Amino acid sequence: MLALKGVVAGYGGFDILHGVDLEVRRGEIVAIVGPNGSGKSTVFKAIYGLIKVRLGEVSFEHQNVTSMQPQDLLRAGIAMVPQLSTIFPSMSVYENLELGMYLVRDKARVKRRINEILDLFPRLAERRGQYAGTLSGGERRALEVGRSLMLNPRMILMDEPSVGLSPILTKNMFEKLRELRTVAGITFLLIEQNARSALELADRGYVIQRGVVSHTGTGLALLGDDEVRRSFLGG
Ligand SMILES: Nc1ncnc2c1ncn2[C@@H]1O[C@H](COP(=O)(O)OP(=O)(O)OP(=O)(O)O)[C@@H](O)[C@H]1O
Repeated sequence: MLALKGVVAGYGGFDILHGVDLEVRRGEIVAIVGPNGSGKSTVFKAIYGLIKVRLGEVSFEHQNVTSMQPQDLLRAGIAMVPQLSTIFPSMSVYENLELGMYLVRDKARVKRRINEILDLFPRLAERRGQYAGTLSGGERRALEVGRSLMLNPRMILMDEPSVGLSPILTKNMFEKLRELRTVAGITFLLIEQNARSALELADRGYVIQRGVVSHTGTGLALLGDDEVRRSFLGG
């Protein structure tokens, strides 16, 4: 569904990614893990047209989308949930969801879609009129995922689903992503600090070190790999 081939990219003429190869198949949950500063977020920025891909190619559903603008990628069916919160705290849950479809003028369609999203997130449905700034960390993250679903993406890039969440909320969030894969057919590419949980959740994983893929395999295989365990999972 998504493929990176030999992607070289970085900042201000300085390469951070030195030829990244990665693929995500339809219906998969794929996790990118690796040490701080290894280039995980830079991979997302390269996919999402936020930095220029200097060499190599990004393709989505067999279409070359290298360095395509974010709004065009969104139209093509890929949404991104960034690491930093993008929720508008002084707007309600409902209004935040509306913003996920601000380009669509058909109010009835927007309302229908919001109701579909609220069916997927019962906790948000109960809080639809509440200011988003008063939501708990887990509810806020759920709202960001819900909003990214507004335009019916087929794939979501999610930068650290667990950021700021306790272990139990992280588990709930991961369960939600699995559910979305099953009920809405969403394919996920995730970045996670929490490598062990991410590899337990994911079908497959990629370990990125110093801007290249050092290991790849099923989540289970990576969890069982001695070197990966020593380097990232605390032995
Ligand atoms: N806008 C930028 N300008 C210059 N250098 C940058 C910029 N953004 C990131 N970098 C550098 O690129 C390298 C990779 O950063 P990146 O954010 O991709 O790592 P990461 O693996 O996502 O790290 P973390 O796990 O800490 O979030 C780092 O050395 C970082 O300092």
